[in-house]
Amino acid sequence: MMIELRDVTLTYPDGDGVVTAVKRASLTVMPGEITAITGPSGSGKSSLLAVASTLIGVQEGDVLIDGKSTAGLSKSETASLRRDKIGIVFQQPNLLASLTALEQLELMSHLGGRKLRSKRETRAKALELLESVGLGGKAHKRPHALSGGERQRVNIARAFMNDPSVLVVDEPTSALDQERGAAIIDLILELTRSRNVATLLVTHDRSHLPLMDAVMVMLDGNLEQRAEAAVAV
Ligand SMILES: Nc1ncnc2c1ncn2[C@@H]1O[C@H](COP(=O)(O)OP(=O)(O)OP(=O)(O)O)[C@@H](O)[C@H]1O
Repeated sequence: MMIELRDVTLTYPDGDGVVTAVKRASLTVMPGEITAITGPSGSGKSSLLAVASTLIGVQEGDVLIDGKSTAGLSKSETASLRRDKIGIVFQQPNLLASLTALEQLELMSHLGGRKLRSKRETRAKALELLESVGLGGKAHKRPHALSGGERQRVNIARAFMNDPSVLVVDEPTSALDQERGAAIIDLILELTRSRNVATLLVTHDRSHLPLMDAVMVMLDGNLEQRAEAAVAV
């Protein structure tokens, strides 16, 4: 239950040439641990997360999920692996306006999970997760009736519906004030530990860094391990 990036390089076409967004990046996150990636705008953090979460296929290097290489997988194999093993949380919660919090989570199982669950089991799992993110009493609320922090909690709970091994999180606090943002980071930490997932988190906010197991800095596509105290971005 871990994620490993080995010498990952990612380029985008740029006019006649290419722009190299990620240069031979390597990292390992073990189960129950959280690694933060920070760095200036445009340094390649989102690109790195896109490869780590298999949303962009590996061009050079490899991404291993639970020790299994993803480099040679077909598109459908990659999609299955992502669905079953990787929880993804982005900046803005992409919730469907017409569905309740509970239904947003149940939908994940309808999309076909690794463990086929009955409707009753799906509901129980969704309710348990909503409870664990502090929304036990709000399962039947639609997004417009929830605060920004609560919507992000639904988003996080949803990422756990298929019992992932890996959690990939991109700037989860950017739309929130300091206090609500700190509570979201605490929640991600707590779930990382209690559900034994390997978490990769991109954040701009240095105040969260002391809580992390490891901190890496992205600078112009290069990923470097830093002591937290030495991070100055
Ligand atoms: N789809 C794309 N096509 C071409 N170039 C891209 C694409 N996405 C990103 N880039 C370029 O790749 C580099 C890294 O961008 P990326 O978005 O990964 O950085 P970032 O560190 O996540 O920035 P931010 O913190 O602003 O989100 C930048 O030079 C960017 O312009």
